[in-house]
Amino acid sequence: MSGKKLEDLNVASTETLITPEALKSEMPLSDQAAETVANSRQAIYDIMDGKDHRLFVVVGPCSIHDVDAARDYAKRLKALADEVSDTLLIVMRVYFEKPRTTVGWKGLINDPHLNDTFDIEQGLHIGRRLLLDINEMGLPAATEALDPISPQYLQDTIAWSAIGARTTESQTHREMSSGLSMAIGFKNGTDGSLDVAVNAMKSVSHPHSFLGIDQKGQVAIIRTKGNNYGHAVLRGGGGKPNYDSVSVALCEQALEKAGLRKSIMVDCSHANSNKDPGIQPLVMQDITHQILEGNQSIQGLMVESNINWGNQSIPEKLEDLKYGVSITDACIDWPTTEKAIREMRDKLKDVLPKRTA
Ligand SMILES: O=C[C@H](O)[C@H](O)COP(=O)(O)O
Ligand SMILES: C=C(OP(=O)(O)O)C(=O)O
Repeated sequence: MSGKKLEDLNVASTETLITPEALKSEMPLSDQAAETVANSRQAIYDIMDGKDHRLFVVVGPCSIHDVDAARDYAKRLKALADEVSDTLLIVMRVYFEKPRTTVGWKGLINDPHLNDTFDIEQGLHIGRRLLLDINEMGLPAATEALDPISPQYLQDTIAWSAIGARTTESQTHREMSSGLSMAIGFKNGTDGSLDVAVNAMKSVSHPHSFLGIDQKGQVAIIRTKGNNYGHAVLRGGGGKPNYDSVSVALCEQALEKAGLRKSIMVDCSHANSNKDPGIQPLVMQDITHQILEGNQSIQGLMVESNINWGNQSIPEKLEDLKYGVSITDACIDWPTTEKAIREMRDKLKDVLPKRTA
């Protein structure tokens, strides 16, 4: 046997993490929170199956970095969700894992103290606590499933998941999605390509066997049954939006040709707003108009919204962070969010019930 070290040459250290089972026994899901998760997952399935006439709207911060501000946001959103619930099923964006184009802060789980200490164990605790609290308020939560291990710690709290534009083509993410317990939206690629989302939907509807961890943290072969509630998310790309009626019709055609359900979500942010938050309400108005004109396939919407407008860089002194302002993509503020959601509800309340009548 050679004495030459040939592995872990670029690994600085490893640390054993709490197991999913132990985290859940420290922080169990209450009956009330479990009911929120189960009912909202079913409501999203019903929307996708055409049994519930509403649109589901995933709205909230681009990323969560301050859990007090997130709770403040959730309280406001819960009141709005109740007000519009006859027409819109509101789900809060509770995004803890951020895919980066190159480098940058990767979210609350990865670096909860925002200072490159990467206290992932603490990140999982803080994240799970917040998700439990939001669900206990009766507000469902949505997240991006980026890390293939973290769903074992958190997926029991999630009503809807996204696979992001940078990972829709990844086999690892497709395998994971085939076993997740909720509807999953696949973003089109960052270059605007729809094929990757269509192929992802085909892939996840099949069973897969792959490497993962079980609830005891033991490396395991995960064998999945397949997830029939994959859908496309149009987020624009390649410098162009794709929420317009022609792009939506082309997406419908591609889904039909692939033998997939014609379930489309429009992400009003990202390349659909050229990352300018002020454009998001215009996209919402356009989608409302398309539905008034007879569109049947748009079933969901995504909006990046926070308490206050815009975004900020992480300051050197964390006490200089502005309250309720995104530290990733720019968001619309709360008054704009309320106005845009209320307008959408008022315009669609008599029309949506006729879609599935
Ligand atoms: O939604 C957030 C961002 O668009 C995504 O995480 C990529 O961010 P970046 O291009 O700033 O790294
Ligand atoms: C990263 C995101 O989006 P996308 O994958 O579309 O860039 C997001 O929704 O936070």
